[in-house]
Amino acid sequence: MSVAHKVALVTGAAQGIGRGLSEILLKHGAKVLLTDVNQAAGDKTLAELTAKYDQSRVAFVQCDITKQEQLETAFATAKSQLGGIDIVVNNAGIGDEGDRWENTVDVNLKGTVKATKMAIDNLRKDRGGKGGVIVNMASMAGLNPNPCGPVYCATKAAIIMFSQCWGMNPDVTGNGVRINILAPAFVDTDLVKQQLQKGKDVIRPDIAAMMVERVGIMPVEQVAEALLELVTDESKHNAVLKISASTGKSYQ
Ligand SMILES: NC(=O)C1=CN([C@@H]2O[C@H](COP(=O)(O)OP(=O)(O)OC[C@H]3O[C@@H](n4cnc5c(N)ncnc54)[C@H](O)[C@@H]3O)[C@@H](O)[C@H]2O)C=CC1
Ligand SMILES: CCCCCC(=O)/C=C/C=C/C=C/C=C/[C@@H](O)[C@@H](O)CCCC(=O)O
Repeated sequence: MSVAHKVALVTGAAQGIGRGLSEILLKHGAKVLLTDVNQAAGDKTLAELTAKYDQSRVAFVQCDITKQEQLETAFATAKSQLGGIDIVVNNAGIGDEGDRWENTVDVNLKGTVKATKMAIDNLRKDRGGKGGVIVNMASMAGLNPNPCGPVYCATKAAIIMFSQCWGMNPDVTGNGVRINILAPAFVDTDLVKQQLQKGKDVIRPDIAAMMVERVGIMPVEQVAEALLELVTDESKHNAVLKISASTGKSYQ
């Protein structure tokens, strides 16, 4: 499937990986609704992207994925402002551990569940959608256990299982909806930088640092290329695409 002229909704798009994913979709001719809980960062990213791409192809709406009404507004905006929805990238996520671990469950798991269910409802052909593709952001940390972030890892493992369960549902596949999972190892973003600094959030940050040293750290653009492969290659339905600086890409 070509992404040209398709409409994508990306969560957590104001910075980091989400911004990179949005930009590769724009580069390949898609229209993109950037969504993020952070209004100021979203406004800044929108200004930067509209300077590079046709203004009519990119918009921003503030959306906290833990809030059902804000998700509803974001999906409605994609339809009214950009003309529909074909691609949903559920990227927003946080790494808090320690005393704030429940936030991590709320955002990474409950937020992704809410947004995925809404994406399925909006894309299903029997519910007025056109079909399309959903990519959910997991992590290599949801496949390979490590001692640094048990709650974070658990949420990412849960995203993989949740997504693949929906991907097996004939009501979804029979209505033109594909679901894929992206599972990167370390990517050069604020999330990793902050986690490595904040000793009280990451359990054994020394081990996290050793893992980064061993596995390497990817630029956002490398993950963006992997997303494009998942979105465009229709044979990859329900696949988990793993990617790391040291081992490259592989499917499972
Ligand atoms: N950086 C890495 O090494 C890896 C990151 N990931 C995942 O990639 C995704 C993006 O992470 P990064 O770009 O690294 O982080 P980041 O911290 O640079 O960007 C995350 C974005 O999500 C937004 N966000 C946070 N909570 C939100 C909420 N409740 N609703 C909407 N937006 C929200 C933030 O405002 C921010 O713009 C996350 O799901 C993360 O778990 C997965 C594997 C590796
Ligand atoms: C410290 C918080 C970081 C949060 C960001 C994040 O999600 C990072 C994930 C990093 C995962 C690293 C995984 C490393 C796995 C290795 O064991 C590797 O050798 C396995 C690669 C082989 C494979 O294909 O599974």
